[in-house]
Amino acid sequence: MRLFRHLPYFCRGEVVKGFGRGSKELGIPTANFSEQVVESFPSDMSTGIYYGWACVGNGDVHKMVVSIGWNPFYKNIKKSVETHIIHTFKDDFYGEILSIVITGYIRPEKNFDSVEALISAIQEDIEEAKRQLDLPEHLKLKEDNFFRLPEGKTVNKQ
Ligand SMILES: Cc1cc2nc3c(=O)[nH]c(=O)nc-3n(C[C@H](O)[C@H](O)[C@H](O)COP(=O)(O)O)c2cc1C
Ligand SMILES: Nc1ncnc2c1ncn2[C@@H]1O[C@H](COP(=O)(O)OP(=O)(O)O)[C@@H](O)[C@H]1O
Ligand SMILES: [Mg+2]
Repeated sequence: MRLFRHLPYFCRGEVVKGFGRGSKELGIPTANFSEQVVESFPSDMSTGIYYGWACVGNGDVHKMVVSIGWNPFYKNIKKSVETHIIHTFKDDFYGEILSIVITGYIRPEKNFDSVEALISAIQEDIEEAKRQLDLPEHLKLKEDNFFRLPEGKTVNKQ
């Protein structure tokens, strides 16, 4: 069995509130999907840190990193799927529809000795994602028709 046979993975859903730690404690906001969307992920898809493309509503498609799992540093009880879009937005976009395609895997989730160590790991993930997404096999997904489907249509396709 191929380990990452679920990739590329397409997913679309509403942005909901998380614990408010991303921006406040880490300086790295993550748009969290609802529990229903999290549960729709294949149960045999490895948790960990991935990268790909994202767009909010009918907006532009940007590079992103996404964390799937239980955030061992914070010991979450519920699994989460959180996307950090590599773009500066003027405002929050809670309640909007986030569309993502996950194209590659970076590493498993880890625990860290300090918040600073978690932040530098995330910053390295962002740099890695930027490099990988410029490669043709990942870049081509940026133009996928998935990003041009009508907003509000919630689908998970593989
Ligand atoms: C690229 C990236 C990598 C992450 N890596 C880890 C990790 O290795 N361990 C961990 O506990 N949390 C990790 N996180 C998750 C953060 O802990 C999480 O985004 C933060 O707690 C914000 O949660 P909130 O959306 O509920 O506020 C990562 C997040 C991102 C975006
Ligand atoms: N570049 C970005 N990537 C992801 N979310 C962003 C970004 N810029 C602003 N946001 C907003 O910040 C929110 C996430 O911040 P965060 O501190 O993780 O809060 P929460 O715990 O509620 O998810 C997102 O839901 C979105 O509305
Ligand atoms: Mg978040």
